[in-house]
Amino acid sequence: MDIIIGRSLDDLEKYGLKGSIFIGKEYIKMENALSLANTVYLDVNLPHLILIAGKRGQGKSYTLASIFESLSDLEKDLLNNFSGLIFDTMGIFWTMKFPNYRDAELLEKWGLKPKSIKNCRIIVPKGLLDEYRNINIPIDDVFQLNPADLSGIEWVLTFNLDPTSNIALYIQKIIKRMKENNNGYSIQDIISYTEKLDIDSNMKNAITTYFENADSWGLFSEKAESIRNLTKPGYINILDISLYTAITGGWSIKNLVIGLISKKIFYQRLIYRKVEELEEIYISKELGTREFPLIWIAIDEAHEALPNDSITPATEPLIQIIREGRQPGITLVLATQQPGKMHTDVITQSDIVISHRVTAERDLKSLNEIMKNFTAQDIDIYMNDNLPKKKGAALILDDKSERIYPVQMKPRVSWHGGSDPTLIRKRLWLEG
Ligand SMILES: Nc1ncnc2c1ncn2[C@@H]1O[C@H](COP(=O)(O)OP(=O)(O)OP(=O)(O)O)[C@@H](O)[C@H]1O
Repeated sequence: MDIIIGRSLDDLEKYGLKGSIFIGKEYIKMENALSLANTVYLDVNLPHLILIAGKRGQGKSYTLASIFESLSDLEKDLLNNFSGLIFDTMGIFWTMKFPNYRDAELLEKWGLKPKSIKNCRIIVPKGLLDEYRNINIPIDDVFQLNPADLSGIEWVLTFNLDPTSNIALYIQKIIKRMKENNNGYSIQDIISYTEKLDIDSNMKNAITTYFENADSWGLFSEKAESIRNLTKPGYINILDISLYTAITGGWSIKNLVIGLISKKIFYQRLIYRKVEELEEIYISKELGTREFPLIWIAIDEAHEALPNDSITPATEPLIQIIREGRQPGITLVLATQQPGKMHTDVITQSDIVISHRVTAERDLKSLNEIMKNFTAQDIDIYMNDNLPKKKGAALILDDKSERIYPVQMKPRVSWHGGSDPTLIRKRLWLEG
């Protein structure tokens, strides 16, 4: 029997398999042997909060990409109303553009074929375009952020400053004045304004240095376009921000990008949800393509954006989506090696958890927190009993059915960009 994770029995009767994607196969135990049986699908009709956990190398980036591959293959009428946005903090998802010849044999066993994902777009920060071109990855578009969209506190968090320090208080005051006195402004405008202030010269230098640094990130322009460019319907939009890893405070910059864009998406969807509801009320109106698509946002290494012991520029926008994103129709897929480090809201609010193997005490503890809603057994004991020690094997905890499913996640049809580099360089898959 087919399993659809995240779908109620009512919806199963109404829609059958429509609006679901293939994600794997269930393990069943017979006479102490594990074998693959039922096909496992994931509901994509409703918004969800999905947590993908697993220690290094167990397959969480692979699973995340595999889910988005299946999303890219939705039927046309659903695809036109959908947009995927992956914040690629590690620079590993651009390989979706290439077929996974490496796993051709495995794919064949699953009735699948290596395939490139035609409807995915790689988008990079405009100011880093040359750097990305130098490493030869295929690029479809560029993006920028508008400095006037940032609040004082967002700048402070991005610069990793203590919000109660003198410099942080000055920066917040400056941004407040900039907003009061201007419709839009560039980073250079912030610097010019600061230079004219009658304040201690050391403080002035420190502030202008922070903003000069920000200007060098190639991220900001007062002419930045709207986020529509990042939420193209029918596409998996991959925002590669991995090159910030090389800059000091790189995670703060990445988190700023995640936070600002997520916030904008949330407000756009709130507005368009009202438009859609009006369309649904007036039965004379045709329910065509949405003006702004339903969005699936994915973040790998999500404990960096949403940690449980500090605030980042992404914290507030992501918490808002976690708590209120259902209504405007935003799904969040968060992958992490360290669920024990994630903000507790993720642990308490996730309606679907895909857990590959974890071993660290703290991570087991937070997953057990979720497990206790399903069974009295500990997650590691349950895993040892019901899952083989194989990459891509995971327990799926489904809040809708209140059940746990041991699953082998499907292999990827497009090339996996996050695999470990080996010292022996050989295309073993060509040697048959
Ligand atoms: N469902 C799967 N089917 C087949 N192989 C898989 C599957 N999932 C993962 N693998 C294999 O496991 C390897 C590691 O997966 P992946 O890179 O996603 O690990 P990870 O948990 O994200 O690790 P890291 O934390 O280091 O990023 C992949 O290169 C792939 O070979």
